[in-house]
Amino acid sequence: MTTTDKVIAVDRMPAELAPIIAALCEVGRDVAGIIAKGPLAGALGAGVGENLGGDQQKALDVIADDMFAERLKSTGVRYYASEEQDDVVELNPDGNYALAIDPLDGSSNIDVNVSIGTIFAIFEAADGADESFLRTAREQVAGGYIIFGPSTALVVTFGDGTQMYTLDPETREYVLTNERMSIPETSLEFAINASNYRHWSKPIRAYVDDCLAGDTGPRDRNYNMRWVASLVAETHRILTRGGVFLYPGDARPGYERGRLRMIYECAPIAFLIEQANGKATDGCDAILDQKADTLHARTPFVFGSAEKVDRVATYHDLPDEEVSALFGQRGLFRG
Ligand SMILES: O=P(O)(O)OC[C@H]1O[C@](O)(COP(=O)(O)O)[C@@H](O)[C@@H]1O
Ligand SMILES: [Mg+2]
Ligand SMILES: [Mg+2]
Repeated sequence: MTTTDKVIAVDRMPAELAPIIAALCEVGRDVAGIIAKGPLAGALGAGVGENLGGDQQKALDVIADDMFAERLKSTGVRYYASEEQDDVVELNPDGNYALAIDPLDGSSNIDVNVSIGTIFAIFEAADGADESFLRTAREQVAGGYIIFGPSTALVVTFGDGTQMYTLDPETREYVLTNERMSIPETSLEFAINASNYRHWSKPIRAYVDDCLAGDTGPRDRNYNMRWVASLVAETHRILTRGGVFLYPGDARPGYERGRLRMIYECAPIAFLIEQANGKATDGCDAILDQKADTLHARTPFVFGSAEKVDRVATYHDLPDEEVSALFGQRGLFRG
């Protein structure tokens, strides 16, 4: 049995990618161990700098980035693009793959013992570093995340369904626990950071107004709202029990295209969601049909149950009088 076999059963993934996934799983296991120690591991949530995107870097952001980059050097990853580094780094000049990573997603939750994660997208390496990543998101050969929560799990797709592997803390192996995830259609949950309400566009306000109006509004049923502020945790909930997530663009300076990054956040999550029968858009158009024009480019992001994501898009098509109307007068969706 090779080291790779001990980390994760490899029979379900393309052979060339298996060593990369095994490396991600190994580091994920180590990062999970650090997170589980909480304050015993030091000040993991302490601010240590700022990344190119203007986000504050926490100690664990940098630790996780260093660990992934170091371990991936001995795999087929040629180009490594990280949220925590301004430019692409060449890891293995002989490698055939390009890997983009958000080493630690949900950094604001490090100190409060709430689920966080690592998100990754893998492409075949192109001729140059930037060219390997600035391409249509549908060209990913794998996308996934590792969630560090009450349990640690890898959720991954290679384009044939979305699989979940759960880390068994006793054997230290990732065990297949869901071979084909499918987003339930029936959830009545939506997720959005409602503190930004006043900055949203009219269609987003109208959509949320109608959810909030519950059975007194045009949707005629009551909804529940969730906001963890960890994209990985929100994705895991939606893959498990349905719902919709929105991080739209808004009127705050720098947030015209929302907050989330196309290449290492939205593209891989969109791949997982589509492979689990859901949809992922920028509010209107599929994320997987788009490409970033810079490494750290942002995009508005809406994903979840297909019917809910489609509904968000219809609000963008409504005439201005309709989206501006109080929900009581908004006629198109009643009944
Ligand atoms: O604090 P806000 O604006 O609600 O943003 C929360 C979002 O920001 C993120 O934390 C951004 O990711 P990072 O923690 O990797 O920077 C997402 O996980 C989450 O969905
Ligand atoms: Mg993130
Ligand atoms: Mg991050």
